[in-house]
Amino acid sequence: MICYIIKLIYGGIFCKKGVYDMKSLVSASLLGCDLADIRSEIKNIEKAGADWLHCDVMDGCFVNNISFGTPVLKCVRKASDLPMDTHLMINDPIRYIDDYAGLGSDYITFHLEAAPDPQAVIDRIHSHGKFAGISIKPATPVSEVEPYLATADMVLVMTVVPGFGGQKFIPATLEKISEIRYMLDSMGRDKVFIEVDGGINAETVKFCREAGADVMVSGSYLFGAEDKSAAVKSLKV
Ligand SMILES: O=C(CO)[C@@H](O)[C@H](O)COP(=O)(O)O
Ligand SMILES: [Co+2]
Repeated sequence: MICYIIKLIYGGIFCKKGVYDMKSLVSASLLGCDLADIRSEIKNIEKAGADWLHCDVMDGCFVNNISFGTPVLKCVRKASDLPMDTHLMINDPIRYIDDYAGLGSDYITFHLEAAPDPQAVIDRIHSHGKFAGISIKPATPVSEVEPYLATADMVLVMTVVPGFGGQKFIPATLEKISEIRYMLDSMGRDKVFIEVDGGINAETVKFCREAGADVMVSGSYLFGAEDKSAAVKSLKV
């Protein structure tokens, strides 16, 4: 218990042995790019050193926005061999897992709050041989995701309220990253990624990294940067 409190105070600085030996991964959120020119945007961000392509699927129900879906992700898949990091912000996501796995997503992340049976969604993603991510909104307590840490391959901690790019990072989410990293370490699940998404830039990334995150999603910061290589590099802390 004392150790747990110390960890929270220090924002996860003692967590995940080995994580500080490797650079964090950068997942470029295509929501922040010029969608009319998506192929060259992908090529440029790939050349700049991005590790994954993050695709935000929004249904206008789970979140107050509609983005894009399978037709666009099929084009993304054809345009790049980078791992596709699909972020489903849709209600009852199990209905669409077969489609997003079938088109070539590597990671499929769904929202805990949107799934009546989260374990069934994880199992369905695994049945396709894909990596399963589970995400929580800033207001959702960590205790709600705990039952799924034994089987998920990635936990996405939203650092803004999902729905829109270009929002301001919420510092209160850092404690949740530390807590999840501590829980994963306690379970011996040190290969599970913690991804952060929303308001990530050269400043906020440092706090996320210290708290125990290892996959950094960024849209407006990366695609708005004049020097994209430098921007990607600034996120690999
Ligand atoms: O999932 C979402 C928003 O709901 C994100 O992936 C955003 O697209 C990130 O954009 P920035 O905050 O980096 O501009
Ligand atoms: Co996202």
